[in-house]
Amino acid sequence: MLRIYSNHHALRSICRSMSSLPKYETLKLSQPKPHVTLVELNRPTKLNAMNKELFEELKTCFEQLSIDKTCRAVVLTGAGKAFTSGIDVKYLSTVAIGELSQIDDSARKALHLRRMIKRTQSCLRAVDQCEKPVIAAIHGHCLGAGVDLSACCDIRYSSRDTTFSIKEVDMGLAADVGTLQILPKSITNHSLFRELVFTARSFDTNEAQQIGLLSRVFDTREAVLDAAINLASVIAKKSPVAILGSKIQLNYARDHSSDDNFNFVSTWNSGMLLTEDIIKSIMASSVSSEKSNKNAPSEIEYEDV
Ligand SMILES: CCC/C=C/C=C/C(=O)SCCNC(=O)CCNC(=O)[C@H](O)C(C)(C)COP(=O)(O)OP(=O)(O)OC[C@H]1O[C@@H](n2cnc3c(N)ncnc32)[C@H](O)[C@@H]1OP(=O)(O)O
Repeated sequence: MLRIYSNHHALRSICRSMSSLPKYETLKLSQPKPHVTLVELNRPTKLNAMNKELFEELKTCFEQLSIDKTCRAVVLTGAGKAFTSGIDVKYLSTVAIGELSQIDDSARKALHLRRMIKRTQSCLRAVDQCEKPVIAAIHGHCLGAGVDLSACCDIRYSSRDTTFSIKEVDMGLAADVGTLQILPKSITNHSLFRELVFTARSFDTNEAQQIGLLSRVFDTREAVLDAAINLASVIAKKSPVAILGSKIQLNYARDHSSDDNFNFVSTWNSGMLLTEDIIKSIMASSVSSEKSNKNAPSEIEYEDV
């Protein structure tokens, strides 16, 4: 039976946000709309610089949101003046100077670093691999590992004031946790992208849009956050089976050949087309086409996944 989204349902979701959302030291979670989780990087006095704890909490948080049945879309933002100023330089020097200096053998030093890089990659990839769409709401600064983090998001919105930099070359390293691994498959202007990578220079939202990093730019931080939350809410009202399947297909297609993609979707959809969501969606479309405003489909209460 087709049920219209009830106030009772919305109230239940909001109540949940006040009581049972997980608590973190460096992240803050809230639920601004039903089925939408807002994740804020929460080290505002350090411009949300990413230390070991923040990386680890991102992994825990996004792995949890991926299987949280009540969450259907996520907005990722930064508390305070910036999205993030990148890796915490004190953490980087703790690894580079502190931990490595305790190890004598070069091979063991290399293995230690390799494990640390792979672990950090897995923390940011938890965002990419989260089964729910993640929208980055960027403002202020988005530097170094901040660009890697935004690369792991599905959609990027920004306020006009943001300064970006793929800063790794100026730290003496090649970016290794997302920017150079994911973005080359989605950006649209490789010449400008390579210029930004090789020079590490700052760039603004105009150039970020030129390379295809951003889909929309807003005048203020409030506007970008509002727009991201509203977009997440639109997504959260769609069939969760269709949205989850679409994200998994998009990520798979990014990483595989066309033959593999067609093969994968036929197997995936042979199970997923059995969903009751299809009947509900068709019924809602026919109800809305009978109404005068054909662009306003009824809101359907889909079961959580
Ligand atoms: C395997 C993993 C490999 C990953 C590699 C990743 C590489 C990168 O991320 S490279 C980018 C690293 N980030 C930076 O180099 C940025 C450093 N910060 C700045 O240049 C300035 O803070 C900035 C221009 C962003 C803003 O300047 P503003 O004057 O507006 O603010 P500040 O007074 O400088 O900052 C306020 C406090 O925040 C602390 N802080 C800012 N960014 C970082 C950071 N990245 N790491 C550690 N701490 C940071 C800053 O020290 C101030 O703290 P306090 O002095 O205690 O008030």
